[in-house]
Amino acid sequence: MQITLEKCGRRFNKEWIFRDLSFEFNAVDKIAVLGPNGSGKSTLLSVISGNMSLSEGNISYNNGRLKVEDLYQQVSFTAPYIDLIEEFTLLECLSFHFSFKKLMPGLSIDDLPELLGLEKAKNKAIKYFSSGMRQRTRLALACFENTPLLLLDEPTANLDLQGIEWYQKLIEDFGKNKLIVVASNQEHEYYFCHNFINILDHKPSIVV
Ligand SMILES: Nc1ncnc2c1ncn2[C@@H]1O[C@H](COP(=O)(O)OP(=O)(O)OP(=O)(O)O)[C@@H](O)[C@H]1O
Repeated sequence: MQITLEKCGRRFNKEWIFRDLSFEFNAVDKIAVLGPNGSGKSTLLSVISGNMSLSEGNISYNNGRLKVEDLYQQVSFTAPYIDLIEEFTLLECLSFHFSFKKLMPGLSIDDLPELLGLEKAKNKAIKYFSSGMRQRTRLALACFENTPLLLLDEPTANLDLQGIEWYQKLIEDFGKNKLIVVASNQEHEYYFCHNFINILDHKPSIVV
């Protein structure tokens, strides 16, 4: 997967969130989008995921060979605000999700509760899950999808120290062959990244 951003900008009403942002993402790159609360990290991730349009500039996927309307088949996205179906048990949630999204090769649904560290809760309804259990579930749904692009927004929100270590191992074990973009302001979420976009560098007031 290759993504090219050319002079991209997004505004809400009169407020520019970022502007004049050009960047190239290549297969298996690991990139962190950095910036304080409210700076625009989630907005940029939504643009990259194809869920939000640009106000100016251009974004292309695989040099224009992949159309934005087909991108959903290639992208996995997770954020703490993504809803889970409360009535499902964990196993039902996983089975439902992976009935329309491809699971990574070598994995089966039955392997997943243990990989999530939630084996004992596999028959428990999501509505009884704690916030950390929900976040592990969201991360697993995204990270176990067989897609080349993984977008992570605040991946360790609600996770305790053990959960953070679990997330780090998840990325090491299942993220190697993917292009990963992490929106974060916490080093333990993006320590594996080698390229950075600081949203504050793309605020109009400092664009010349
Ligand atoms: N749909 C919207 N309409 C109007 N303004 C919006 C909308 N979505 C986001 N914003 C504004 O855009 C700015 C950037 O928000 P965004 O959620 O992208 O920031 P963030 O860096 O991800 O923040 P956080 O670290 O707190 O999650 C904020 O000022 C926010 O209020």
